[in-house]
Amino acid sequence: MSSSRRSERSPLRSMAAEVTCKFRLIEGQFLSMLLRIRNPEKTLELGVFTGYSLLNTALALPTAGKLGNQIMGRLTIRFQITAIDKDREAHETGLPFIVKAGAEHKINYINSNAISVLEQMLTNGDELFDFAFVEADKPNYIHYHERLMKLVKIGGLIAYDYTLWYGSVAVDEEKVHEDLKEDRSVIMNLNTYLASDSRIEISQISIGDCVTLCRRLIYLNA
Ligand SMILES: C[S@@+](CC[C@H](N)C(=O)[O-])C[C@H]1O[C@@H](n2cnc3c(N)ncnc32)[C@H](O)[C@@H]1O
Repeated sequence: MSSSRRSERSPLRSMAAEVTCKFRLIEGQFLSMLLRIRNPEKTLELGVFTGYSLLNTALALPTAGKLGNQIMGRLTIRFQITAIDKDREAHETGLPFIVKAGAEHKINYINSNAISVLEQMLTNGDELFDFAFVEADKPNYIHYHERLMKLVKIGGLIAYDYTLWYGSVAVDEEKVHEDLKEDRSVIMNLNTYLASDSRIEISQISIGDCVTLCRRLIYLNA
C-alpha cells in the first residue's frame, strides 16, 4: 500500500480503534457482571492476547476458594482460569497489570495452540468447566465448539466473541470491506451452526461486537 493511501485511511483507522476501545470497555463490564451472577468455579479462556478479558474474569471471580484445599497438610492452588494463547509475548506485555491487580494466582496460563490443549484435556478426562470465553482464531470457533461441548458442564456457559464481526454479517457482501470478508463468512457459518445446535440454547448479546452466549443442555447427540 502506498504511503498516501495509508495516510488517507488513517482517520478511519483511528476512529475504528476508538470504537473498539469503547466496545471492549462495555464488553468487559458485561463479562464481569455475568461472572459475578454465575459465580463459576472453573473457567476457560481461548485467546488471551494481552489479557483484557482475562483480567476482567480474574477480578470477577470470587476470592473465597481461590486457594484450594488442604491436601495432606499441603496447600494446593486451585486455578480458577485456564487461559490458552499461542502468543506468549502478548501475555507477558499484559502480565504486570494482572500482577498489580493481585489476580495472577487465579490464572493457569498455557502458551500453546488451543486445539491441542483441548484435545489433551479430553484425553485426560479433566474436570469440566463452568464457563468458557472464546476469542481466538475465528476459523477454529466451530472446532472449539465441538470440544467445548464435552469440556463444559451441562448448564455451563460458552461465550463466543465477535459474532457480528463489525456488523458485516448483516450487510450484503459487496458492501463489506475486503479485510472483513474472510472471517465474515466464517462467523456467518458459526452463527448458523450455533442456531441449529440442539445441544445448546443461545442468546446473541448485542454488546461490543456481539457476544453469543451458549448454555449447554443435555448432551443429545452421543
Ligand atoms: C482478539 S485476540 C484476544 C483478545 C483478548 N481476549 C483480550 O481481551 O484482549 C486473539 C488471540 O487469539 C490468539 N490465538 C489465535 N489463534 C490461536 C490458536 N490457534 N491457539 C491459541 N491462541 C490463538 C492470538 O494469539 C491472540 O492473542
